[in-house]
Amino acid sequence: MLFGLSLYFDLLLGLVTLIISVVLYLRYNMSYWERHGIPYIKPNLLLGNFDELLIKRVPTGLFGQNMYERGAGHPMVGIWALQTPSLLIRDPDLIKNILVKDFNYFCDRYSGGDGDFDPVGRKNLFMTNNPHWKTLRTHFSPIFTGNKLRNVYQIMMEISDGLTDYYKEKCGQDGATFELKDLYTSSIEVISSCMFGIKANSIRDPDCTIVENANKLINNQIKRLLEITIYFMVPQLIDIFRVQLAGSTTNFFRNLCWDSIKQREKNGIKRGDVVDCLLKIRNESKFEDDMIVAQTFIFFAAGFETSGTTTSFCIHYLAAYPEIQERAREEAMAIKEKYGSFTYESLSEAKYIESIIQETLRLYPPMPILNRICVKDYKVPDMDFVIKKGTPIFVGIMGMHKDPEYFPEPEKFDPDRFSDERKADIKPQTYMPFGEGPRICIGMRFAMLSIKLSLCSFLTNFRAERCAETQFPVKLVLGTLTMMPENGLNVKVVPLTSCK
Ligand code: HEM
Repeated sequence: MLFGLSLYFDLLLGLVTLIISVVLYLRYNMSYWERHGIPYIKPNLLLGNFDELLIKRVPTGLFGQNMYERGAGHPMVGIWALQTPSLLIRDPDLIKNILVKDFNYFCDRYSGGDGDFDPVGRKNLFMTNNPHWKTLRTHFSPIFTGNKLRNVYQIMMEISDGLTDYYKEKCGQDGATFELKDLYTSSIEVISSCMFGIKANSIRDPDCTIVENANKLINNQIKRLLEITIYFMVPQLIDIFRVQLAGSTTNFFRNLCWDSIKQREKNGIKRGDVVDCLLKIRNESKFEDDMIVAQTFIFFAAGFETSGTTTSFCIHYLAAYPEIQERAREEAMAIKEKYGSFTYESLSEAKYIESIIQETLRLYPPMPILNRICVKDYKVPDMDFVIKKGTPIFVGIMGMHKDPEYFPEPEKFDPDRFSDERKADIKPQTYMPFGEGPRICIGMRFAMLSIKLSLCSFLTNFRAERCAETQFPVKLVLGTLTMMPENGLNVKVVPLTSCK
């Protein structure tokens, strides 16, 4: 009996010692930034500052904005990605150093991590680390030159005309209420046709395989939201939970990739698009099969949602601000009258419409947080502080876009901030919806072109109006990485012919 009691006592003592040791370790780890003399945002003992994302399920953009605001007055603040001490950079000059000038120290992303599981999710141009990233970027950059964009512009126009016809049929004489997800479908069609040479006819056939799989990528079921949050914000968990970034669509992308390559080899046509690049990479480099598939996946995934969301938010804002819409329409009409149609060249005259897109991207940047990882110890200029190799780095774009110091009255929708007269007032590295530096969005010009064309076509054929279902301000889905409206974006679309 005495022996039994003593065993229990020993076990209890061991357990208490273990708990105390773990707590002491966690507390020590959470004092990392204090010990390094860096101001920090008070963390949760277990989840660091990511409790907001993982438990409170704050949308990622707002999470970044909260952290940014709580770090006011400091060039950078310490946070914890779970247990990993990380930095949120706030100062525009330091951001420039990290993203541009001293890129060699921060050339990899934190998202995705560097494990081997899920090559489709991890080894694509967006996620992959060096030296693969550099090889891939060099291969894919020529797809986005001015000449190549001019070549695919005709395809964009056909898709935009198809969408206009579809809206006209659906609107009838008096107009109809639309959940703007048709604009997503149109973006899917733009990406699949321009990047892969695949005409999916998805606007007329929204149940086709390509749309079905695109929808799986952006659905807001908790499992999908967690997969994406883990991938971007806590990649340490990817291997543990065996998360796949393409989720259940991974095999769809495998088939899409190899079918497109086989088809292209068979017909021998050169289009200078993603598929041509995939062929070249496969023939020239030592990339494994799934690393080729990974590129198919990322051009599709990074391209359609971002452009679709931005076009939808633009039209939503046009419905909310009729006077801005009218001014934009006058500009689009004048261009159409001058050139007969919206040619590639003529779109460069749509300056006000461009500023509407820029202002929409300021308020709703589809990718609201940038991240990098420090790949070798970095002495911060003008500070007695070295960022250690392996430290995750975050830049909260949304926080900067909503900082009244850089954008007075930040919640006001004011496209004139980006007018020729005023845009010089915008401090560099405070407006970065496409990121910055060598890892800036490779599809930026492509995206701006297709969104501008969609808006010009829309404005010269329809008027967007508020309706009972229009929600203002928009509520975002909790726990998403991107800007997903909770109840969709609904507006009434009225054909211009029936407007007084
Ligand atoms: C409104 C539309 C879009 C927005 C706002 C957007 C935004 C972004 C952002 C913020 C990044 C990260 C940049 C950084 O870390 O500095 C990025 C990267 C990327 N985007 Fe986009 N994007 C858009 C459209 C597109 C399109 C249409 C494509 C493809 C056709 C695309 C393909 C990519 C790729 C492949 C990367 C990774 C680049 C690299 O790491 O080298 N994006 N995008």
